[in-house]
Amino acid sequence: MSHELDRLRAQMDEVNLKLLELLSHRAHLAQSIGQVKKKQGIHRFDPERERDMLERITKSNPGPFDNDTIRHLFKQIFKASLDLQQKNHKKALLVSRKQQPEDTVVQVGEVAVGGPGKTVIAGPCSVETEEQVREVARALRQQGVRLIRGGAFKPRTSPYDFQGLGEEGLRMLRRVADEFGLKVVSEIVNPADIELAEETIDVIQIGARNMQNFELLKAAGASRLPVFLKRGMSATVEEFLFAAEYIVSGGNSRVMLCERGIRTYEKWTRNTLDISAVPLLKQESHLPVFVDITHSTGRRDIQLPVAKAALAAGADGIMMEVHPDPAVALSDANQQVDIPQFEAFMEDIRNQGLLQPAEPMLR
Ligand SMILES: O=C(O)C(=O)C[C@]1(C(=O)O)C=C[C@@H](O)C=C1
Repeated sequence: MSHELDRLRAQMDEVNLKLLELLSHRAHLAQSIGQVKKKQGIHRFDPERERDMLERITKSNPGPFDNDTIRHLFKQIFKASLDLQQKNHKKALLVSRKQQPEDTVVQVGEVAVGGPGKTVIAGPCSVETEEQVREVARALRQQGVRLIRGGAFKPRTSPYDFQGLGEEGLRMLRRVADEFGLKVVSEIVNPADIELAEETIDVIQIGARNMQNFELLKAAGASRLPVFLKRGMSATVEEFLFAAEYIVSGGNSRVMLCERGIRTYEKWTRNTLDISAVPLLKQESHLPVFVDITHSTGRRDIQLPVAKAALAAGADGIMMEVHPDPAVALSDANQQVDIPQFEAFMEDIRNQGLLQPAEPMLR
């Protein structure tokens, strides 16, 4: 009995190998067909051809599988062939490491973002007054942070919330940043404002809500300024990289990516920091990667361990919000840290050796 089973299984093994050989032969044919189709500009998916083949196959079906089963099996083969054709023609994205194995380093003034050091970008959620920005700028400078952030155009969830100072806010940021030798990162929401950005700031931020604003991405791609692109709150890592590809394929390769938390059912944090996105983005792409420790958490008490996790996971830097008096802030009052908290935070991560001195302490 067992001898009989062994004999049948041995035959089955042989058939498997023959089938495999035939499947591989078929796959090579599908690849060649795919190449011909590409040259002729024909669609890869051809339902009529698939229907013809299924008809011919089922007509010759000797059994014992019924026609439905045979149809199902062959449809799987057609699908796999189609996937193979597509895979062959999918060109590596410009943002991909396959295209460029070495890290992109984005030079912003004296800061080499994505270089050997880690970069901190900090500043108020919204630009409110010149004095507010000045107080933060002074603290940043003292802590050796060279990039100040501040929102002048604020895409708010509610139309009744503070919408930002607009152009006046950008000019305010510029004046204060120049006073302290800082570079400015600020969000632009309208493609028509890119020119204004080039006149007033150093890095264009594209916020989470605009990650798939393709006209804005294209306009940023045509700009000479570096772009700080935040991941949309419901965007997959792949969609995030495609958004970056819009900018890079437009001719602007100075793009920085920022993971800022995604929407989940969790309520104890404002968003859920997708920490795995950090090594994934570093692996898949050559662009610098940041983590926004403020928006991903929405709370002050866990920003330090979250920053440590981000840097340990390979992030090139962190972004955080700092306000001289968060309680009266016009936006995000609950999550911004005040200046003493910011100083304590900086001291902590510096003491742990997490901030290599890319940015010298300048007091
Ligand atoms: O014959 C083609 O045009 C192919 O591309 C090959 C093939 C197949 O696997 O047989 C693959 C996909 C098409 O939808 C139809 C058929």
